[in-house]
Amino acid sequence: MHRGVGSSYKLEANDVGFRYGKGPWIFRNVDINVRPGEVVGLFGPSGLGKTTLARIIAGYEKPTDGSIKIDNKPIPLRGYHPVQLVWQNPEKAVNPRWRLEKTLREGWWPDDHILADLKIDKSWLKRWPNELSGGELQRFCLARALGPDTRYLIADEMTTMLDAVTQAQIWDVILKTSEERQIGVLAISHDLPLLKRISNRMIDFSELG
Ligand SMILES: Nc1ncnc2c1ncn2[C@@H]1O[C@H](COP(=O)(O)OP(=O)(O)OP(=O)(O)O)[C@@H](O)[C@H]1O
Repeated sequence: MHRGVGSSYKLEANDVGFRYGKGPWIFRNVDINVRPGEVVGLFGPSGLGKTTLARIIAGYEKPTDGSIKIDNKPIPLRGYHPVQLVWQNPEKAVNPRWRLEKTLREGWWPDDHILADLKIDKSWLKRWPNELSGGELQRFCLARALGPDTRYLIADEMTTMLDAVTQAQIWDVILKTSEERQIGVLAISHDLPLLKRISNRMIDFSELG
C-alpha cells in the first residue's frame, strides 16, 4: 500500500502548546506532520522549543494544549511507543549501571543486518556504556530505537558531536531504513547543509505557531 501524499497515514502534532507548570508558554498553536517514509528537517533558533516538541511527540511530556496523533488516532499510553527519540547525548539515554546487552534486551533484539549496517561489533554488547566512544554509543542507541514496531524516528541533533564520516554513515543507514520500512523521520538540527541533504521537506520552527 502506498502511504503517500494526501493519505491519512501520518504522525501529526495539532495545535500543540506547552508550558512548564505555570511558567510562560514555550510555544503555542504548533502544527506539524510527518508522513510514512518522509524525512522532515526542523531547524530554528536556540531555545524556541524544538527539543521540547520532540519530547512531547515521543511521549516523554504531555502537551499543555493540543494533541499528538498517528493515523488520526491518539497514541496509546501503554506499550511500545511508535515514535522513538534519539538525541545528542547517548550517555544520558542508557542506564550506566547496565551492560549494553541488558539495555537492548529490555526492548528488542536487533537483527544482524542492523548491527552490521551500523557497524556495531557484537562484543560491545558485553561492555558498560562508558566503555564505548560517543559515536559507538550513539550507533547503539539508534539500533535500539529502530525496533520492529517503530514507525517514526525523531533525531534531535543526533549526529552533532560526531565526525563527518561517522555522521554520513549513520544518515545513510537511517535513510535506507526509512525507505525500506517507511519510517517517517523528523530530523532536528542547526546544521542546515545536513538537513538540506537528507530531508524531503524543511520547516523553520520560528514560523510555526
Ligand atoms: N525543565 C524545564 N523547566 C523550565 N523551562 C525549561 C525546562 N526545560 C527547558 N526549558 C526551557 O524551554 C525552552 C525551550 O527549550 P528547548 O530545549 O526545547 O529549545 P530548543 O529550540 O530545542 O533549543 P536548542 O536549539 O538550543 O536545542 C528554553 O527556554 C528552555 O530554557
